[in-house]
Formats: sequence, structure tokens, C-alpha cells
Amino acid sequence: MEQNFTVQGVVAGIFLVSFIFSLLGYNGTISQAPRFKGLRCAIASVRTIIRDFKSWRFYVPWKHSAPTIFVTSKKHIAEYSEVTCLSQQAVYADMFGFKHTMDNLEHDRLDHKVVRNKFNNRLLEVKGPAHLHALYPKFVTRFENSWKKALENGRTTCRKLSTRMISLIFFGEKLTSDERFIESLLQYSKDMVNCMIAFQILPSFFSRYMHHIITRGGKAMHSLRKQFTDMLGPGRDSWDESESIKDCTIIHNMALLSKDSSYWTGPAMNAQNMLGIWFAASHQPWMNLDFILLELCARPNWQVKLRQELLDHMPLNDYATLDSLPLLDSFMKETVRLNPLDKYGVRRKAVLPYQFSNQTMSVPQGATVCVPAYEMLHDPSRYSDPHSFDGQRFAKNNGDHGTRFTHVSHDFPMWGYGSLACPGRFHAALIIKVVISQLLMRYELRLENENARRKWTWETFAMPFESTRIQLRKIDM
Ligand code: HEM
Repeated sequence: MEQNFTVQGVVAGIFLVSFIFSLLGYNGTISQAPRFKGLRCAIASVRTIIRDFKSWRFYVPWKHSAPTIFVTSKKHIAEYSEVTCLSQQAVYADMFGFKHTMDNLEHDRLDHKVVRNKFNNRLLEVKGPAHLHALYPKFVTRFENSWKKALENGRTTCRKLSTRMISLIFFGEKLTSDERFIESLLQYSKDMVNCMIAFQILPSFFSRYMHHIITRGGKAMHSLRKQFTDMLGPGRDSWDESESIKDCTIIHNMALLSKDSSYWTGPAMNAQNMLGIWFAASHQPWMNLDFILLELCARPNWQVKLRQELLDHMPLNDYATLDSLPLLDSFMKETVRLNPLDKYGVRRKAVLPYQFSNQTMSVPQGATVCVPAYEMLHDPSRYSDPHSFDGQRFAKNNGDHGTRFTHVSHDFPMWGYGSLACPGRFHAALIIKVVISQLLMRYELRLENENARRKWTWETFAMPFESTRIQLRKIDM
């Protein structure tokens, strides 16, 4: 429902704005639309846009985007992903309008890349895995409680399930049992995506007004930021949470790690970084979880195989055991290979001009460098029979682990590359594995409607429909 509302809103917005531009005689960049000359051409252009959008072909009709440079060799990827003047944050700041959606984040400071990246790596990649292992029983209990609620309501969504789970490691058990707090977390992430769509369509002049309208004055963002600032500052000592859980949370460790640094000027700046990390964590886990469930529905034989693998390793009392199952890992990875959320990966925007070290390529200021992720993941020289689903592709023939789901590689750009590769990938893997294993041990899964549309696309993104319904049939174990 919500998805339909967003898409309809977008189409209506497109209609209105293109009509106005057309009447003003704006010369758009739509490839197949005629040049706008007067009312007749305007109506024809609007029809083309509506037809394209109805057939799920999304694009920005009137913006000239900066050039994109594609890179595929390991050497080049390793080089450009690390260079300071090619900024990761600037890419996402443009895409999601961080100026508005992250309370004036100064995304183009060059020191951000180095300091924030190191900080986030220590916080999530270095410290994260041990905390995830320690909290594993809490995650299982969190799944059980969330699932009980879902059964009472007769439904849930991957987004809600994933948010309830992952928020536990961010903010502890007590705060994330508060429905109003969970609502703000969910709303903030939705606001970001709705703004992204609106900002891509409208001239940047409108961004701050659109942000205000779409997010109702940034209600969720301000409420979260206030809460984070308090938890990272004056309210730290009075935070009502058990010490053993608190010690493992991201917010508590953020305060500890930044205490003696001159870069972090205080709780307000940390709170802004926390908004960023929450945003990074809030979308991709549920979307990948959704695709994995859809692939499982299409493959009942894989449900049996994975269930057997789980049964062979019972009791799953610790995360090390669940995390070491080669077939589960491989199935998840193969799903992601065939359903990448973004056609491009390892995106960096040149905040200054850059010349590759072997002088073969130069990147003008403002251009984006990235890898053609979709093509690479479907390239027969990297993956044999690349268009067919092989759930065992990443496990060895003897059933051992091949390459892991969380492994970072230039052949598999899902996590990015180099020192900026996703530091939260272990968190994402845990959430997905807990949900999949708990569901498989209880149910057989199938789609309510085999022909239901499963993906929608926006620019280079391909995302699951939240409304695709999965039916669960209880199994006797
Ligand atoms: C399936 C889920 C996820 C996917 C596919 C994913 C993917 C990515 C990718 C592609 C990047 C950019 C890397 C680059 O440009 O080289 C990234 C960055 C990042 N991700 Fe994730 N991510 C996921 C989940 C998470 C989670 C759960 C967290 C937090 C717990 C997280 C935290 C971050 C952060 C903080 C960055 C920015 C890195 C930096 O600033 O240094 N991600 N992620």
C-alpha cells in the first residue's frame, strides 16, 4: 500500500512538474520525447513519462547527470576506492540530500573520509563481531517476541522484523521495546528514501521545502537526533539498560571511542554520525532478507536442504555454529548475486579532479567513478552459467565453505571495496541468518500469488515490493 502511494505520488509530481517545465519551454533530456514546443508537445511528453513510469521505467527526465566512469580491473578498483579526493559520502549526500535529511551534514570535508571511516570501522567491523556473538541469545529472543506480535497481528513485513532485530544492537533491549521509538526509526528511513526520489526529480531549489513537506518538518529525524544526543551525552549514566547489553551496543561504544578524539566535538556531532550509521543499516538488510525469502519460496527443495543443514547442527545455541553453515551462506550469497540492489557499486564522487596512477584514465571534478556491479555479477568469465541460480555456487563440493557471504571481493561488489567496504556486514549477516533459520525451522514458505511482481526499479536500484505476500505453513518437527 505504502509503496503504491509513493509511486503514485511520484507519478503525480512528475506530471505536474513536467507540465510546468513544458509550458515554460524547457528543453528536457528524455531520449524518446519530442522537444517541448508549446502545449501539444508538452502533453505528448507528459504521456511518454507516464507510460514509462507505469511500465516501471524510472528516470530523471530533466536533469543532466555528471559523467559516470566505469572501472572493472582489480588494480583500478583498489586504487580509486581509497583515494581521498574521490568521496563516498559525497555520492550518497547527492543521492539522499544529506544537507536536509541529515541535518546539514558537512559531507564534503576531505578529512571525513579518513577519520569517520576509521572510526566506523573500529566501531562496527573490529568491535562488532564479538558483540554480535555475545548478544546472539538476545537476538533469538527478540525474533521470538517479534514473531509472536506478528502472529497476533496476522502479518508483518521484512522491514519491521529486520528493524526490530537490528535496533537491538544499536540501542539496547529496553529502548527498542518501545513502539514509539521503533516507529521513529522506521519513519526516518522511509523519509530518506521518499526524499531521495523527490530530490532526484525536482530542481534542487525545491529540496528543503520538499523535505519539510515529506518528512513533516523532519519530525522523525529531530526526535531521533534529540534522543541520540542525550544518550551520547548527559543521559549516558542514567540510561536504563543492563550493563552487559549496554556494553555491546553501538551507541555506547560510539561514546567510548570518541571520548578522547579532537575530531568529535561532542554528543551532537556523534548523534549525526549515528543517524548516518542507522540509515546505512536500515535498508539493505531487510531488502536482502526479502529477496532471500522470495528465492526460498521459488525453491522448495532448497528449503528442505537448508532445514536439514540446520537440523544437523542443532542445538544452535551460539552464533559461531549458525554462522558456519556453508549452504545457508552460499544460498544467501547466490541470491544477492542475482538480485543486486544497485546496478553500480563502489561509488565515489570526485570532489577534485583525479588521474589514475598509470595515466590511463582521468576523472573530472564532479564525475562519479564506480564498478558496473550488475554486469560483473553476471559475467561468465567470473561466474559460470551466470544467469542460472545455483544455491551451492559458493560452497565447496564437499559441503565446506567456499567464499563467505561477508567476504569482500572485487568480483562481488555487494559490500563495496577496500577500507570503505561495509563495516556493518557482520551485523547484516546475523540478522538475516537468525530470521531465515527461525522461519525454516517452523514453516514451509510459498508465495501467495506465484505471479506477483517482486521488484520495482528506481534509477539504478532494484528493490523488493513490500507488499509481496508470503504464506507460511507450519511443519511438525
Ligand atoms: C545487506 C546489508 C548491507 C549491505 C548490502 C551494505 C552495503 C554497503 C555498501 C556497498 C557500502 C559502501 C561501501 C563502499 O562504497 O566501498 C556500505 C557502507 C556502509 N555500511 Fe553497509 N551494508 C549493509 C548493512 C549495513 C549495516 C547493518 C550497517 C551497520 C550496522 C552498515 C553500515 C555501513 C556504514 C557505516 C557504511 C559507511 C562506511 C564508512 O563510512 O566508512 N551497513 N554498506
